[in-house]
Amino acid sequence: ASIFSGNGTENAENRSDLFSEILRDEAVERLYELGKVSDASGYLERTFFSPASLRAINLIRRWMEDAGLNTWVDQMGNVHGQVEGSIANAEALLIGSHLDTVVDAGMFDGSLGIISAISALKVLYINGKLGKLKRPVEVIAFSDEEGVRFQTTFLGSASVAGILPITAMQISDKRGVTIEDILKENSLEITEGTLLQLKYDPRSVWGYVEVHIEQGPVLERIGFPLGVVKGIAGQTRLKVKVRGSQGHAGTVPMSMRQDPMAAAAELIVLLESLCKHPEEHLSYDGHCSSFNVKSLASSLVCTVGEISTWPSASNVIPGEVTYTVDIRAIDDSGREAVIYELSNRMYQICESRSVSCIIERKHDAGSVVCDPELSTQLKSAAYSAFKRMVGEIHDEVPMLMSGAGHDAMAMSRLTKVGMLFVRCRGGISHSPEEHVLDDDVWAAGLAILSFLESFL
Ligand SMILES: NC(=O)NC(NC(N)=O)C(=O)[O-]
Ligand SMILES: [Mn+2]
Ligand SMILES: [Mn+2]
Repeated sequence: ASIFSGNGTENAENRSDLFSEILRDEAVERLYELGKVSDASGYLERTFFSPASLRAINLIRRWMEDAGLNTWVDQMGNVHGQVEGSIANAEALLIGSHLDTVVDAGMFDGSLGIISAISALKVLYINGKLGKLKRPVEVIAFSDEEGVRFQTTFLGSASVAGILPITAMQISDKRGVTIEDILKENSLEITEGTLLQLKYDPRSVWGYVEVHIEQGPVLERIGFPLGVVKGIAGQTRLKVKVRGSQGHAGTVPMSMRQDPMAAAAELIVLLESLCKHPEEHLSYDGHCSSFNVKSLASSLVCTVGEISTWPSASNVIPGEVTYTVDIRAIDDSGREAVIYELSNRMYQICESRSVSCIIERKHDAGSVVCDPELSTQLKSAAYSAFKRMVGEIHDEVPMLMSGAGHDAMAMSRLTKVGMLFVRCRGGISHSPEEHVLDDDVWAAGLAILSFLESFL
């Protein structure tokens, strides 16, 4: 039987210890409000330091203050809301997610983790318990997890984790605007010194927890509103530029063309076939011994999400085609083997077509295993949320892998990490169809509240 399919909680409604007004009604209102803060009219888009992101920063900061937290915004645009612990110098619990979005995004990806953490702390605040937390608790709304504008991701969380190199400031977007330029526009400047100030000392951090929509179909299929994340797939982002010889669509004979568009089409179909059937492509020349191709195939995914061409006119054979590649797998050596094989085959194809091919590695994040002990604590927090809402439950809280990336990947370089997944309709995400049931938002808030209560 699926829990909270929307009708199992009517008797829970009026139980005052479930704080439905804050953890569900107000949290859902805030999700819709934040979901309207967009750089575009007609769809949701919020990118690094964009005007909408600046409005989102102020809105989230107000909500943090409404929960009794001390707030500040750091030089990389991360919003912090913190409460001191009753034990001086105790290591801090960090709870976070991201305030930026993809293009034409759903309103829950990132925002749910921020809003439900703030709501859980607000319940403690209203009940006079905030000051009784033994250790400091800090909510962080990270400024750039998706990496939509600069293709490098985790700019916010990487700066807190201390793994953002100063060279990142020179990364430019499609219009040649660098991260340094954007920060300057906001009268901010990042130097080695400021990066050192942004970095948290691992000795002052107890752990990092992130609540996030599953962005997959598992929880809905098994009928659970919450699950605990075992690990997060590694990811690589490439930028491929194919250059040929620009010409007249009507006069260049097919046999004499060096057409980068047709070449790109062949390269993209090759990528798909390699990721669908890696066992058919990966040569067993010893490179592959360190991983199992079968297990690789079960988690290997690849996507070409962006493509552009120059000069992009219907009667001109393009001179250049540029596209992005996103490759993910649970197994890092498997992902590397795929990239190795792919690159070799790409150069061969371009050679045979007399076009040139430049493959730029824009982003790499190794796979992450969540801390087992922290995951067990999150499991019991989810369990107690279910019990409070619908009484006894007889199944285990599910554990599952994440194909999506998360700020927890960057934060795992600073401290132990754990993640709680929230069921989303049809597993749909990175789409305006993304949706979470109000009662599942409630369950997420209650689970965080239960988790926080273990620090009282
Ligand atoms: N939760 C996410 O949607 N993360 C996204 N962003 C990164 N950096 O992975 C992604 O593409 O999976
Ligand atoms: Mn996302
Ligand atoms: Mn996300």
